[in-house]
Amino acid sequence: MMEKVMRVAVRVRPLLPAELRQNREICAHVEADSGQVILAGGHAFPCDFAYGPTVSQESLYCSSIKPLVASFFAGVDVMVLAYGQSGSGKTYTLISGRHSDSEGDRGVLWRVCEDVFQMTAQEHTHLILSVCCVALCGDELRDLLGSDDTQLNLRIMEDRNGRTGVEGAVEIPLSSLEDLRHVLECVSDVNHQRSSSHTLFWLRLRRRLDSSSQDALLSTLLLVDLAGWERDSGLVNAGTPRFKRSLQIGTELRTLADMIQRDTLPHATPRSHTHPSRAPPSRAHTPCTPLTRLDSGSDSPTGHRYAAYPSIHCTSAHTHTHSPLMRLLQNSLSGSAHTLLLVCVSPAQSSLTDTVSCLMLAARAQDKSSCTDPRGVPTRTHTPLVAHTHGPLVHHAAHLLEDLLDSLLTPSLQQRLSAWLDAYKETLSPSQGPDRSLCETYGVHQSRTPADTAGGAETDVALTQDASADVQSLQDLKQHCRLQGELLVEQKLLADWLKRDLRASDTGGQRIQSSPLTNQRPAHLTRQPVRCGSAGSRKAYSSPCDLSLERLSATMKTSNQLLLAQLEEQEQVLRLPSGTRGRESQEREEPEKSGTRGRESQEREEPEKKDKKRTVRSLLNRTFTRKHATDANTSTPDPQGTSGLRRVCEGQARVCDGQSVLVSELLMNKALLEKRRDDLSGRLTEGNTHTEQDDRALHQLEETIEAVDAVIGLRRHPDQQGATGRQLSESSTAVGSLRVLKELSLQEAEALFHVYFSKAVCLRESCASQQRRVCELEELLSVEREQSSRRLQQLEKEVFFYRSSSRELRRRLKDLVQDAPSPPSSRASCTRGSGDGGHSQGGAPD
Ligand SMILES: Nc1ncnc2c1ncn2[C@@H]1O[C@H](COP(=O)(O)OP(=O)(O)OP(=O)(O)O)[C@@H](O)[C@H]1O
Repeated sequence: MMEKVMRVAVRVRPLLPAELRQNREICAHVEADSGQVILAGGHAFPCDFAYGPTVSQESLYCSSIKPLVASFFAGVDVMVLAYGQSGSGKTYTLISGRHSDSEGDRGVLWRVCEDVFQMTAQEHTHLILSVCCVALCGDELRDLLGSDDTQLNLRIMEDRNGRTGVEGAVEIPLSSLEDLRHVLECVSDVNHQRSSSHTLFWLRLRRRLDSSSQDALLSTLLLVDLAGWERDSGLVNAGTPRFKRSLQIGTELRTLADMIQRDTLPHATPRSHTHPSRAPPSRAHTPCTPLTRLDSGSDSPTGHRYAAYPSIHCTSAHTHTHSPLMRLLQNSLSGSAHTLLLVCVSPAQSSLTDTVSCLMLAARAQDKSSCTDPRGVPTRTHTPLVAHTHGPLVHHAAHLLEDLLDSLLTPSLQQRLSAWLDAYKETLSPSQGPDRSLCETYGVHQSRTPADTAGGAETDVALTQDASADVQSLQDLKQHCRLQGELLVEQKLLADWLKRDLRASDTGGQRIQSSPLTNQRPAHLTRQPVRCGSAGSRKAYSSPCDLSLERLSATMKTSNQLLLAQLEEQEQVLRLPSGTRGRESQEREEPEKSGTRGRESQEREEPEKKDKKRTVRSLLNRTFTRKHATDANTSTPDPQGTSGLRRVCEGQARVCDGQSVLVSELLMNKALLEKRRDDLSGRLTEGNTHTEQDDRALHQLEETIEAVDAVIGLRRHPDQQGATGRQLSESSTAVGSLRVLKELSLQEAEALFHVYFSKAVCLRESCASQQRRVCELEELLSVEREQSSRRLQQLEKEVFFYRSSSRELRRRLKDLVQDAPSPPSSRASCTRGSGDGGHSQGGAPD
């Protein structure tokens, strides 16, 4: 006969008044006697007992708990494990009834005690029922029936058989339901943190075998009201004790769920019963641990206190986990107790995810539930399968085949079967589990157990950290790409420069006369190609799409430097005009390079012509740099130092006489001379002292400029040369002069040119000195005028002052005369006079 060790019951509570007010939709219901819970999507979850919202406490008790109580009474350990979301009805189902007198609301504990008392009365056996209640919050055990000073002195201990118990907890004997009422009231008063702690009730039934024997513990019924995970755990502030406890509950429930689902608990050694005749047929017996009466003090309501598991018998037996909850449940979950997994769920649509998770756990536990054979060996149960998906079918088939392995099969069949099972186990991963479709349908993460929901905040924290790490790595990647883009743009610019240089070298090494707007690589920039990093090939982008502001400004600065360098270069190297300058400079500066071509051309020319040309070239092909100009400006102008200019003029004259000179080059030359003249003029203007040499150099420059100007005019308008000649030839004096000039040799013409040049310079000097004298006189005149005007103004002021003073004096004199007392005769005459019309007054002199 097969007997199931773990059964699964699912209870769907009704909507609460608050939920009804909010018009919450219902997502789960139970069809009567169907043995399954059906979700709104149509999925059915089979279980041993399915209770809908209308099922009463009594009905639930009678169908699923009462049989266990019978086992308990018969000496079998029993556990009822209430599992579910917070507010799903666990406490209501197990313990309710303590607050109301309504019989219908009384929970499992009350009804168990009621039944036990009834059975005791029926059998007329002396049985002792006691209760022990402990709350577990994290690692902290709290005795809910002890006094304040003993509440926390609890320890989980194990006896030699590996059975765990709580040492130091107060155990209250129950002789009536009234005792139980007191106990429940006591627990209710003490257990303020009911929702965040696991509450465990141990009902112990002991039977005194005879009057002489000691008490013997027969069986234990453990009611576990697990802490529920909060529905709004995500709203709990991180770091608060409530948040930490929420995480802890999640971890604990996850471990418990794993144990239930994976069936990994080691099976405890079957306990031998002290009375073989009373032992259930399916169980082995172990010596019962006697209860030891410690005292009869007043710690408990009934005055008795027991230690369930004396420490002297404790051993360090194996524990597969260090969690206090797991250690306390270890005995029951290991298969030595008859267990009912009571899964409580809410029907509200808002709790659908948690409900699905709970139902999946219930389905797995149902699937994994084992039974014991008559020999006490746990085996798989043959639960009628109500499959709702293909996954569970395969899953169940695997279990069936596993059981078949033990039966009488041929070796080859056994081999094939075990190979298939191995392959199946290999492919069985969380993502391929039978509930995958359900998870997808209801949006439940596959690896998310109900406990995971409780630890949702923990998961959220981890997900947030992952997300922030991902964001960070993405930003790093973006930054890297941006830098790569900038590097590519930089390389493209460099490649352009290199291309331009290459083109220049291809066109015979000619200097590139690039426009000022073109980017030319400055000398300080390296010509070495930039390595493109380790990447073999890179995609080059034509536009700097992703340049940063700093990079853009750097690029602009680089272009700016390029332009400046180009301008500087152009300004620095100024050459005097020469139609053959390039070739000559090649011959002079790079004799090896000019090579054969230069030598051949030299051989073709006649020696005298060669000498003449060389002389002319040596005069014309002078390169004036800024340094030279500076030297000319800073050093004292030497009459000999103007020989260069003079030679230029001579060269220009020769040019006019037949050499081909570009007007542009003449203009450049003229510009250079003007610049030098302006510099010198400016320096002389600023300086305090003028020397004659300075003035002379200035005049020479001006004369030279005029000469160059005349040459330019002749080059631009060759026909004017003839006109000028004709004008000169029209003058009788000029005819002779021209003839004489034409007959002059080169040296004589040069000497004559020197004389005229010096004379022109002297004329300029005298002209300039005259002008200076005129200026000085003008200055003196203006000063005199200014002084005179100032003197005049002063005189005018004085005249004005004298006039005003005079007027004032006359006015005072008149007043004095009028106020002075007149002599009688004169007064009479005055009286008469006044009668006459005041003649005398009007005749008074001013
Ligand atoms: N079957 C039911 N019929 C009527 N009311 C119920 C039922 N189940 C639960 N309730 C009510 O739901 C509310 C929450 O129930 P309960 O306190 O038992 O939840 P819980 O799962 O124990 O919560 P927690 O884990 O936070 O302790 C209570 O007011 C209870 O009366």
